[in-house]
Amino acid sequence: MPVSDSVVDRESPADASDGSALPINELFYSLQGEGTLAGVPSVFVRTSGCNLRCWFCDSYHTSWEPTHAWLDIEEIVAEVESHDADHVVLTGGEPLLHEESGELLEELDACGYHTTVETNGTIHRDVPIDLASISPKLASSTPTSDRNLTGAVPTESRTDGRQPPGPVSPGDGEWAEKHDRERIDMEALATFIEDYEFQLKFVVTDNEDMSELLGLLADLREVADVPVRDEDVLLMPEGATREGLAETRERVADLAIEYGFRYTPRLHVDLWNDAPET
Ligand SMILES: C[S@@+](CC[C@H](N)C(=O)[O-])C[C@H]1O[C@@H](n2cnc3c(N)ncnc32)[C@H](O)[C@@H]1O
Ligand SMILES: Nc1nc2[nH]cc(C(=O)O)c2c(=O)[nH]1
Ligand code: SF4
Ligand SMILES: [Mg+2]
Repeated sequence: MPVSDSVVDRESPADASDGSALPINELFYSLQGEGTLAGVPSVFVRTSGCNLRCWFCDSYHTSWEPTHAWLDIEEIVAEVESHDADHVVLTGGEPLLHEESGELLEELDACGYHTTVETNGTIHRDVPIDLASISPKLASSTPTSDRNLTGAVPTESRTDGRQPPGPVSPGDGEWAEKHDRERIDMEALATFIEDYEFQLKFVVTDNEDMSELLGLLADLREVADVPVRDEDVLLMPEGATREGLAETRERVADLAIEYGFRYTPRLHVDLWNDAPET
């Protein structure tokens, strides 16, 4: 469902009827493309807005340039129910930025859905989540001024007209400092893994990511009250497009073999490249 086709097309929460609302960038039915549930038919609810700014963010219109319509929680649930699925994936942007995501998760739980929350792991909330799919951000995600924002580069497959006209730079790296300061919150990460079934899904480009990943894992194992098994750790190749993935996936698969972690594909990118609502 493109949000523009929604039954309501509001520009601000003030326009919402009563009840709580969320800024929704897109809501669609697809296959879970990442992680331990890859291949499972799922409804995706993508909220808009993020506290971080990864240079490679494949959801540019939720982070760098947030775009959304405000939908009431009941409207979101009704839209989810219109699809024949047992699994719902709440993603973003950073879905846990919004307190109202908790209300949505309560409703989905009451309806019997299995919920996965895709999160950067910096904001913990005590809400019903069946699988916390945590993707802690490594230093290689920081939007330094020498990088282009890959998620913003138009490709032939994007026909929605929402992309900027050419490669976009993150400016003078003004987001870099905030991003670097906020990207890892060890206490939040420990609470996530203590409270929920979880997977740790790291975006990896090459061997240079591994020492930081191993250090972070050692710190987490030290502070958390529950074990983190190597099979809870997934290496996901960086790549917002088929072309991008073609450059990273074999190297990242080799790293998974070398270090004994799991590898996760990005099935939706293999299947549909960077088309919206997939
Ligand atoms: C757009 S994020 C939204 C959820 C949350 N903000 C997060 O980062 O986990 C969804 C997933 O896509 C991953 N991701 C974003 N851009 C990517 C890229 N260029 N290559 C590989 N994974 C990417 C994130 O790491 C995360 O696992
Ligand atoms: N098919 C599909 N699977 C996904 N798994 C996590 C996604 C996300 O953007 O969080 C995602 C997505 O955008 N599409
Ligand atoms: S944390 Fe997630 S949504 Fe936010 S910029 Fe990074 S990949 Fe994009
Ligand atoms: Mg995605």
